[in-house]
Amino acid sequence: MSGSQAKARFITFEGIDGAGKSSQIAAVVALLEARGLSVEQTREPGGTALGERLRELLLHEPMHLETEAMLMFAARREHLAARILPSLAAGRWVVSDRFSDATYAYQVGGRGLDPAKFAALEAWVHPGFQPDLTLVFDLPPEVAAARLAKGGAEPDRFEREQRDFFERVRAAYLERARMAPARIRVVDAARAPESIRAEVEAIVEECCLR
Ligand SMILES: Nc1ncnc2c1ncn2[C@@H]1O[C@H](COP(=O)(O)OP(=O)(O)OP(=O)(O)O)[C@@H](O)[C@H]1O
Ligand SMILES: Cc1cn([C@H]2C[C@H](O)[C@@H](COP(=O)(O)O)O2)c(=O)[nH]c1=O
Repeated sequence: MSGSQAKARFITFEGIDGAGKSSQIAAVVALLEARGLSVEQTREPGGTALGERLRELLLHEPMHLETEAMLMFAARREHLAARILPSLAAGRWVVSDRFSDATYAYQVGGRGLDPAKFAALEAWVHPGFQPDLTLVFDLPPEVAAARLAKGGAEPDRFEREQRDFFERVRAAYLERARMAPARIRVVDAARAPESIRAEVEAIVEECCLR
């Protein structure tokens, strides 16, 4: 299908910290642009000037679990209003590093937020709206931690969490994928980058470009 014919889609990438989303996101953006499509690459928390300020707080300031969940959704509300929805309406594809599945995985799974409170926030902020495709990068937390340690960057508040936290986050992502199998595709992210890239491109092709 040529770029001008394809309806603009919203594609999200998810996974525990260090799963290897970043370079694969760049590859998908390049694939879409090579097809003549206009693409917005963005991230959560963040994606807008206000969202990036909230990101600084979320990644570095200690806070109550429910404050954390509500700030994630506050940043998301702004992101949807100022960027995601206008882009899609204008025919621009949106590729985001994380969206609400991350709140389910990290705040509900990792931290123990009441799932009913998550569902209420999700229904308030984006009723009936979900990504067209979500790729969950799945791998053992010890493999992800080793990758991050090798990178050498100063860890943020989430990256400093222990292995059992990331085991719960991982399990919550897999649970969420079982709840929405048509939207969420689980990718084995413990493999070499080229092999992951080939699978990711095939999934995007099948989902959104035929
Ligand atoms: N398939 C891979 N095999 C080995 N190392 C990888 C692979 N993919 C990425 N890496 C390396 O792992 C580190 C983390 O990768 P990356 O930043 O892409 O992860 P991420 O999912 O975006 O992480 P975060 O959510 O913490 O931002 C980087 O140093 C990257 O070079
Ligand atoms: C959207 C969202 C994010 N998080 C966490 C997950 C990561 O640890 C950080 C974001 O950092 P990244 O390098 O961009 O992956 O925020 C979260 O806990 N809940 C969320 O909804």
